[in-house]
Parts: sequence; C-alpha cells; structure tokens
Amino acid sequence: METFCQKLPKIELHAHLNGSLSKSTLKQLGCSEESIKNYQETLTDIKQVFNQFQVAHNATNTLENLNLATKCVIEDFAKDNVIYLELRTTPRSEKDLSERDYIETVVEAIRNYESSKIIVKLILSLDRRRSWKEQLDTLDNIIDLKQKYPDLIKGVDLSGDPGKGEFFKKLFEKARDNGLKTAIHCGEIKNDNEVMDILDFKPDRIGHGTCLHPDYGGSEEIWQKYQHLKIPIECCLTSNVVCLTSKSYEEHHVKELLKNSLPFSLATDDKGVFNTTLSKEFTVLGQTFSLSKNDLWNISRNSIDYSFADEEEKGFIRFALEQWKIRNIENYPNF
Ligand SMILES: CNc1ncnc2c1ncn2[C@@H]1O[C@H](COP(=O)(O)O)[C@@H](O)[C@H]1O
Ligand SMILES: [Zn+2]
Repeated sequence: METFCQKLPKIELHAHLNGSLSKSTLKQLGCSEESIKNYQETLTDIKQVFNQFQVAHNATNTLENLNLATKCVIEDFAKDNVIYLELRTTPRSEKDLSERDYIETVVEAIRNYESSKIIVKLILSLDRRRSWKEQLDTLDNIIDLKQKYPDLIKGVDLSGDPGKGEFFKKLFEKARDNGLKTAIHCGEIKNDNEVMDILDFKPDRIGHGTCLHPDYGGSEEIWQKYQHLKIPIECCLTSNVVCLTSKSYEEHHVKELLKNSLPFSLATDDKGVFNTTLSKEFTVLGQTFSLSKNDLWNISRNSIDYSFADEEEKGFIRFALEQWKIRNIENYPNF
C-alpha cells in the first residue's frame, strides 16, 4: 500500500508554505539545531502548533530565504509524486520586505521552478487574527497582483488560529467579485455561527470541515446544509489528529464523507510541522478505512475536479492519472 501511495500521482490542494518547511530546508535556511529539534517534537494541541510557525517565519524573513523556501517545498512535493500543487501562504511584511515583495517573491520562485513534473498555483491567505483593515489591505494587494499573474494567483484562503479573530464575509465577496476562487478554513474547531456564515457564503472549497457533522462537534442543521451544498472539503487527517481536533484516524470525520460519497481531497496542511507527506496521508486513509488501491486512485483523480486549475490543465492532469493507471494496473494486484 505504501509504495502504491508514494508512486500514485497526487494533487495537493491545502499546503501552507511556512508550515511545509522540512527540517532539512530549515537547516538550509540557517535555523539553529535547537529550534529545528523542537519544531515537531513539542506538539501537544492546536495552540502549541501555532507557536511553531514562528520558527518558520523567522527563517523566511528575507527575499532570498523566502525564495529558497518556496523552491524547496515545491521540490519536496514533486519528489512525493505530487503532480499538481496549490501552495498557500499569508503575505506578511518584514524589515526589508513589503507584503507585495512577499507575494512577488513567492510568485517568481514558483515561475523559476518551471518543471514538467509539477504544476504549481498560488492561493494567498488572509490571517483571521488580523483586523478588518489589515485584511482589506492584503486583499487589495492580492487583487492587484492577480491582474499581473493571472496564471498563478488563483485564490484566497482564510486561515490563522481558529480560536481568534473572525470571518469577514464582505472581504471574500470582494475577492470573488475580482475573479479569485475561495478556500476557507471552516469548522476546524466548534463555531456553529461562523460555520453557518461561511456555508451561506458558499466558498469554492472548505479547509478541514471538522465540526460540521453532529457526531464531530457540528449540528444537525449545519450537516443538512453542508450535505445540500456539497462543497469539496480539504481533509487534513494527520493535522487534525496532532492538533487534537480529531480524536484519532479511526474517528476522523472523513468517515462521514466516504459513507455519504461527499467530495473531498486529501491534504497535508503543514507537512513540516506534522512530519507527514501526501503519500503518508493516502496510506493512512487506505489502511484506516480499508480502501482499495482503486478507491485511492479515484480520490486522487477526483481532486483535480475541485482544483482552481483551468480546464486545459485539469484535462492534462486527468490524462496523466488515466495513463498512470493503464501503465501500472499490472504492477499492483487488485488495483
Ligand atoms: C493546523 N491548522 C491550521 N489552521 C489554521 N491556519 C493554519 C493552520 N496551519 C497553518 N495555518 C496558517 O498558515 C500559516 C503558516 O504558513 P504561511 O505563513 O501562511 O506560509 C500559519 O501562521 C497560520 O496562519
Ligand atoms: Zn490549513
């Protein structure tokens, strides 16, 4: 199963740049042994996880390091046979780095990575902990730079500590009105009013969607509404289990999505912090819920339908997966 999941061409739709830095990348960026050591070792719950991102942020606070970090993360995903990656990151200003410089540096790093092995798109994040004005200023930068890089800047995310700040619907309506897709962290922790507000907005995708079903901290009303909307969910199994927002893999809410044939993709969220890979996420899902190799291939193939790629790119990725299946059906019994 592990080899199959590693070789399987995969689509990653929920990966935060600074949470995806591997230990070797942090070392290349000049991080101290001490800070690298506790990067993955001291995770107790979602609060502790949010402390870890500062390690990565300290390492990517210059143009050069941000450029190198972006290339290393793309390389990591390409080596894991991810053939389509929507990388997301929160524009931030540093000493000698404006938010616009931040965005353009990540865009240029993606452009310079040009490779036939992987297609990379960019989603830019609004941090929910920031004020309305700060998020609006960031959104205006994103809208402006989307005009300059329409092939790369595809969407806006809402992320940040789900226990702080809020979802400003008007900002995401403005993003949508300006041609940006929306992928919103929703129901990562219990927050029924906000979840209903986000579902009313109908984002293109939902991140986590942990607390939707009544058995997982949601409510009957939310679950009914969600089942009607069928918004694809980016499922981050290891992230949820490490953050304790899911009790275990066996009791992960993805069980309800599988049971009700609801649309979802598998994602790593922060492969560096959670010491995982997309291949591992597929392996865990397959082993935990006794899925066949064909089930896993279908999950990967369907993910491109939920992506922000254009129709031609989607066709290319579907073809690549179909061809891989034809070439490999003999190599794996009961594929
Ligand atoms: C674990 N669950 C999560 N829930 C919500 N937001 C998260 C997250 N994991 C990461 N982020 C968001 O991504 C940022 C780091 O990458 P970038 O600096 O944007 O590249 C974190 O600061 C947080 O805002
Ligand atoms: Zn996330």
